[in-house]
Amino acid sequence: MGTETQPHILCEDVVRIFKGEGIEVQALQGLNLRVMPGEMTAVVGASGSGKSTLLTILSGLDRPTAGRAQVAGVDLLGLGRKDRARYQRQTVGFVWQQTPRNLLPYLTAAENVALPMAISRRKEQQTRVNELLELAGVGHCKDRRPQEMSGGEQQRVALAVALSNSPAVILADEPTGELDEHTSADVLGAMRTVNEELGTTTLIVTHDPTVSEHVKRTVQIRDGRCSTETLRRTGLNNDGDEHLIAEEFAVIDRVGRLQLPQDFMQTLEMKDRVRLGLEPDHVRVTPASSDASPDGSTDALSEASSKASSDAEETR
Ligand SMILES: Nc1ncnc2c1ncn2[C@@H]1O[C@H](COP(=O)(O)OP(=O)(O)OP(=O)(O)O)[C@@H](O)[C@H]1O
Repeated sequence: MGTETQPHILCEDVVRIFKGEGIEVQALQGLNLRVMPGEMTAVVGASGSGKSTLLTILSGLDRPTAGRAQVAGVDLLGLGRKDRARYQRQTVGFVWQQTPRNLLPYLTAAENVALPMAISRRKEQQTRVNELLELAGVGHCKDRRPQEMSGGEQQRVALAVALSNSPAVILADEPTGELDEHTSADVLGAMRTVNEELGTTTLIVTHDPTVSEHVKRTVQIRDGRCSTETLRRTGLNNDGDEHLIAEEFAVIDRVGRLQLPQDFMQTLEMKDRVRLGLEPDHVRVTPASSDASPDGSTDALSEASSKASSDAEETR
């Protein structure tokens, strides 16, 4: 298989448990995620769902308790100190929520972008610095220091800095967390331009609901796992006009586990166990308390499932 078909971000059954003072928090509970090269994906989820934990692992600052995590072919579990520094300098670029974490206050925008290239002993290329600032829409800020720029401009310069060593992947943690809606749209728009022009794989962790207007794929984390995904594409309506189609999917992992939405479970009072039935083109999930008798004798549901197993037998 060629490397181009490999995901740029691969998480398989990633678990992260924090232990302290007699309590154990399972921040990630077997999270699975694949992001292909060139994709721009947002990870959203309620507070405490595990978004930051995931990003900290992907950025090489923390290790999973169990599972597999790879970025651009780099195995994050087996990274030594030297390799980790190289990974953080060359393989991934970061945009953090807090500007001081992104930019040095006493350097101009151009100097901030040039710095990672200099540290990597990459020949400093003034043209590249200018190109990246232009691409991020902040060419006019080139000679300004962070305090002479707006919050949105600072984040767009941070994006140019993140790109300076041509990383395979950009990881952004709440990049619009401290911005108003209009400025957020500018920053997300710049991230989309970069993704389209340079093809850099981009993962944005955010609370920002407007992110959905800028990405084709949104992954929702719930209780430390990817639970649903929304994919967006443009389609044509009956009049031939283009419109946006958004479809929500439940995420199913390699061994067939999926999370049912909480509201479905509450509405149908599903808990502890459910009945599954294989239909020709779908799987039926019914509350254990419905229809069928508990001994699973001759009712419609057990007939359907025994038919499903005999169908499965035939195809073996
Ligand atoms: N270092 C830590 N020690 C103990 N528990 C932690 C630690 N880091 C995170 N947690 C716990 O892990 C869970 C997931 O936290 P995480 O910060 O990843 O969530 P989040 O989705 O990023 O939340 P938010 O959107 O509020 O930042 C939470 O219950 C949190 O309290």
